[in-house]
Amino acid sequence: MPQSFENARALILAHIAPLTGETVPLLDAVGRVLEREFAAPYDLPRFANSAMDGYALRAADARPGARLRVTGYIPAGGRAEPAVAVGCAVRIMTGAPIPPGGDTVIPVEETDGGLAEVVLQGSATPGDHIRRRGEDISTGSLVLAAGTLLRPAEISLLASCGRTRVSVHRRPKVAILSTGDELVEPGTELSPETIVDSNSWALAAAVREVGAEPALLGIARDNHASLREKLRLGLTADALITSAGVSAGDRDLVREVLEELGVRPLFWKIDIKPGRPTAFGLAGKIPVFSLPGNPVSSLLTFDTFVRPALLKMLGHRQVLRPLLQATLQAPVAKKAGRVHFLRVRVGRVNGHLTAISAGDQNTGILSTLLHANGVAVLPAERENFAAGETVDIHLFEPELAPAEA
Ligand SMILES: Nc1nc2c(c(=O)[nH]1)N[C@H]1C(S)=C(S)[C@@H](COP(=O)(O)OP(=O)(O)OC[C@H]3O[C@@H](n4cnc5c(N)ncnc54)[C@H](O)[C@@H]3O)O[C@H]1N2
Ligand code: MOO
Repeated sequence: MPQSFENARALILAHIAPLTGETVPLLDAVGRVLEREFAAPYDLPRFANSAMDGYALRAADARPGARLRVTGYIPAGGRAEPAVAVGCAVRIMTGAPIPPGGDTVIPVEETDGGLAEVVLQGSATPGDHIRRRGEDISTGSLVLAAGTLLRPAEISLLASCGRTRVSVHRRPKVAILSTGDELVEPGTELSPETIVDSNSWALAAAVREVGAEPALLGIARDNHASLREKLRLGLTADALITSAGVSAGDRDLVREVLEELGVRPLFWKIDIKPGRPTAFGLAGKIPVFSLPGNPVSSLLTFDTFVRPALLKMLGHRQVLRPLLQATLQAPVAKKAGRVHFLRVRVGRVNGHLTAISAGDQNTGILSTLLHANGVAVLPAERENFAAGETVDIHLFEPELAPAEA
């Protein structure tokens, strides 16, 4: 029984858990996911300091035209002295500690800039241009939850808190195996009947893009011995992806050998197009994804089923691509029965997303994928979609949002 698209994805995700943590140098943590919540070890700022280059003084002394004696100078990194006496001011730089007695800072451009004496242009309120101790983050507050994606801002915070290493979810090592007697490595001499193995490279690139570590196993031939040898090795990784050899062809042995090696099959067909012959199984906790051989199908099924699983292993909480709505620019027809993933070109008109087929939707046509920046997800039971209709889409690179057409 083929699985529905939704069931298949839910079933996969239900069997995937985030990997355990490892401690890595701070810079290597960018793009990774924090394993344990992080509490601030001290206040930030750690001490009250000036937000401006200017003069620290008592707000009570600040009046337009007031002339104050300048009794000292505190650069950033300098000590908080001398104290500010009544009727006096201390020159202070941005980031320098506020000296005792000072309760406000007047920026230099609101004064005559004097070195021995300073004349003020205006008045001031206590606290002006002072960054209070702990105003940003206070000691012990839970600033980063477990599962936080570490971006430069989080790295900044961790560095401010003195961390040089951080515990993040381990990256899954993902074994990738292409299968087929017709396949040869790229760069080798070609005979008329051979097909260059592109799936290994495409899938490895997709694995790496997600942030996991691809391990290429090469090509297994369509026989038990070759598959057994390569698949056994693949099952030592954190996840295994195979391509081809899972449809109805009489040499589609992948499933058979996987079962022989102890992989428990959960399903082997999904009601989607492309990608119907997609299988999923488990070797203990190791997920095994058997993707269709057609290069377009293997990439689209990776994106739909494997990518979310790997993101979950990496500790991400948001693992599915956001579902957006776009207006079809031309009619589309499909047969009822399966969810179709239509490779589309998504654009933007007056702020609204539009989608149009990116070309020939035959699964043999990779160039359509080259022109696509998203897929439209067309529901199983529907057949005809009119121009102007709204459809669900996923964008491949949301950050490269389509420009206004
Ligand atoms: N009787 C049936 N025939 C087919 C069915 C079916 O349900 N019943 N499904 C079709 C669909 S849809 C697809 S997709 C393919 C998937 O079959 P397999 O996953 O078993 O893959 P193969 O038949 O071995 O290969 C399909 C196609 O892709 C090329 N290929 C395979 N591996 C690679 C690779 N690593 N790099 C580049 N290209 C690769 C292969 O040479 C074939 O041209 O089955 C249909 N048939
Ligand atoms: O399911 Mo196949 O993957 O349509 O090309």
